[in-house]
Amino acid sequence: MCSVRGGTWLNQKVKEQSMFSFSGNSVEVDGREMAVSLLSAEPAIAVFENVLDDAECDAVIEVSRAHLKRSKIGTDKREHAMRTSSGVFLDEHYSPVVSEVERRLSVMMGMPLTNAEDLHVLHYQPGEEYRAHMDSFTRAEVNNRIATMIVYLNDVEEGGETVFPKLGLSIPPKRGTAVYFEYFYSEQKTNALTLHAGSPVVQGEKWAATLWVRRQQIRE
Ligand SMILES: O=C(O)CCC(=O)C(=O)O
Ligand SMILES: [Fe+2]
Repeated sequence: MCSVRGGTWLNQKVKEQSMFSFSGNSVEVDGREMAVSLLSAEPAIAVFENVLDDAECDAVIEVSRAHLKRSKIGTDKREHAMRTSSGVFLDEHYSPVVSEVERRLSVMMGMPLTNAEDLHVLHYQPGEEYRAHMDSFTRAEVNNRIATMIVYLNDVEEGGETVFPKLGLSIPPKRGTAVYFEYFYSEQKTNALTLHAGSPVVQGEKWAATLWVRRQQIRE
């Protein structure tokens, strides 16, 4: 079942400043030893290594491939130059690997899986990108997103970094590695420093899977 050693996460109910609260440079989740680098304390931004193995990355890519659709943005679901990738939301019943992966990511995030949206897989070809954006919704009254985990499913020959322009951070996509960030604090205002982008892929292709977590329950 779920086990985490080497770190403790605050339950969302007691969260005041950050959901991410552990020290040390590695964590064990379900028997996997993951190196953790904290890139920013507030907003909390951390990179985890060894989150998925190669077979899991390949399996997620393979279940997604046939279902990809051009990505859209906004509540009116428009295609836009802001986001030129393709993507798909994977229902947890797509494959046992999908439920295993999203469960593991939610354990790492210290959040119940019932607060997570379906796992979203993204595919970028050369020249494709996701320009600087916030993951939270601007309408205040909604059950908003509060944290994101992006796991890279392949190595990209060139480009495709996840960048946080306001913090000067650039994370190269590396197979099996994940970046975590959260954007709500006690003042209930989104942390604008988590503005981020998926830089254009220059050579090769990029596959990534994102788990967005909401403040409240969103699935059964
Ligand atoms: O592809 C990336 O590096 C960024 C993806 C992203 O920002 C998202 O899925 O919300
Ligand atoms: Fe994003």
